[in-house]
Amino acid sequence: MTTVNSVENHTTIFHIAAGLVCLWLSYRLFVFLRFFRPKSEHSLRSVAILVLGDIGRSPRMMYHAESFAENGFMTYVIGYGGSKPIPALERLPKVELRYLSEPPAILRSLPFVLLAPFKIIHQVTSILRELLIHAGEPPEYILVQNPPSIPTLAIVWLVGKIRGSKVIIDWHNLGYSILELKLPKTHLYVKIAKWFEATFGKVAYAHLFVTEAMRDFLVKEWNLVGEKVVLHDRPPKHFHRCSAQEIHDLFTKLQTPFSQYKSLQNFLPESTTPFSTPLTDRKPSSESSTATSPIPDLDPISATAPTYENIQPPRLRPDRPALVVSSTSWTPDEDFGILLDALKQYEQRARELSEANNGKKLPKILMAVTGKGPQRDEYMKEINRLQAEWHWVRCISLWLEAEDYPIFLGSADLGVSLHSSSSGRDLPMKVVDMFGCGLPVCALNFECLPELVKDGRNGLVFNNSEELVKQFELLLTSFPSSERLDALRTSLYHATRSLEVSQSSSNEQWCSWDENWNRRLKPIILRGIRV
Ligand SMILES: Nc1nc2c(ncn2[C@@H]2O[C@H](COP(=O)(O)OP(=O)(O)O[C@H]3O[C@H](CO)[C@@H](O)[C@H](O)[C@@H]3O)[C@@H](O)[C@H]2O)c(=O)[nH]1
Repeated sequence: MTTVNSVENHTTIFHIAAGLVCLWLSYRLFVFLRFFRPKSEHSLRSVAILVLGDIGRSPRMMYHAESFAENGFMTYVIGYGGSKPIPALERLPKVELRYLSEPPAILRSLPFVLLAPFKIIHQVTSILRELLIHAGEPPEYILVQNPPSIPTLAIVWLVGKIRGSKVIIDWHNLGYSILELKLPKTHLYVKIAKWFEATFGKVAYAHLFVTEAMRDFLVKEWNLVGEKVVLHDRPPKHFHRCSAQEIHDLFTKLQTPFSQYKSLQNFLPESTTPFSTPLTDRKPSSESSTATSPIPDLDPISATAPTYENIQPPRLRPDRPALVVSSTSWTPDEDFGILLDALKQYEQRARELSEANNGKKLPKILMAVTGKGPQRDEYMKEINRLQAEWHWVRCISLWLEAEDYPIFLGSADLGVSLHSSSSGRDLPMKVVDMFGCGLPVCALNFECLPELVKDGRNGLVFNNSEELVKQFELLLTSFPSSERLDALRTSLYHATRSLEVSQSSSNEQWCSWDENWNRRLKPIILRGIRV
């Protein structure tokens, strides 16, 4: 009896196991058949946007997603999590953010040689899962950012071939040129990377380029096949120069994070929330609005505190430091050593002028570097060591939420770009952001910078730290009423409103991201669709 029971139990277990295996096989077959679905069966008006990085730190791809969704496309954004994306992506109903998973924690403790193959397999399978299964019907378009090229260009090439999705490659830069920053040009890895990028990047439905220089180079070198469109970075419409009220609101919000920087203690002018911030204050109407000193000891709960009615709108306070800003991903193609040297020299120059007491004076500089990235900690450690001795300069690093970032730029007095381009063929998007916020820029010179910055017209161009510190001195002497800075700001205002920005044949007008996208990309993606 016991033997019969045991045989029955085994049979039942076998049936359950067989059932599960059949179920699993059917699922694999289903996935397999979906994969080989006829090419014509993709869903019109859908796009999968692939970013092999933190979606929230990929502004250009987020702007693409917003534009596709606003043009009626179901938009899947596939990439990694980390930073909060721009508000539009959370607001628009047609956008779905699909986050790729990181490899399991247990694998992350493996040594790099063992981890690397696992990481690649994990990455490839999770991208395929998103493109083949979760995106539902095959998307009409797959838009992929390059770099990185490996493995994404090969994956989208394969998926495009099998499922009929039209591949659009957005050439931000050249992947192999970034590898050349670390390895010699003749290194085997560089050769493989270049071959991979040229092979899988050659044919696409459309190629988008961030510069004309990039288009000309790739068309000539790799003989690209497909539509070719230069889509310069442009700022979103809502980027603007900020009013004193907006600056006041932002710096009131930043009061808590700012109070955590030890280096800022005793550096910024005193302020009392919500009446004043290091950059702004409100004068009670009883006091003259032309008085220049900050409000001294406004205690909101004291009997002498001004009442709501007699508080005036905020104004920029005359004793504020000059707010200089640089934004970055802290990657090796930006040499922050140049900025550090310039700040060192500025500190010395400002001290000399103050001691000479001859009427010429430089203001304090609050240098804010926004952004996250690999070299941040190393540079900040060095900066903190140096600034322990400084009186005229402070440098802080911060990350701002997407909605605060343009307000911060719109509150600043001067921008700095240290972008030097590994390929010599991409442009600093930060400068585009700054121009959108009416912020004049000092930009490090490199090959194709004149496609964006015209020395003396919309910014100043420098080649080394000595030239940068001279530009600081030129623009900031007698700050906050600096004629040179005002003149550059006015000239930038005109350049971004009336004049063409490109030195090239296209005579392109300055405009917003939307206007540019609708003018250049929309006709190509809506081709063949009746609107
Ligand atoms: N939300 C937020 N965004 C920030 C912050 N700081 C920087 N950013 C974002 O980070 C960008 C700067 O990152 P980089 O990686 O330094 O970009 P880039 O050199 O200026 O431009 C490169 O990337 C662009 C596309 O992402 C390319 O189009 C361009 O050609 C170039 O390759 C800024 O434009 C901004 O969108 C911050 O505090 N908060």
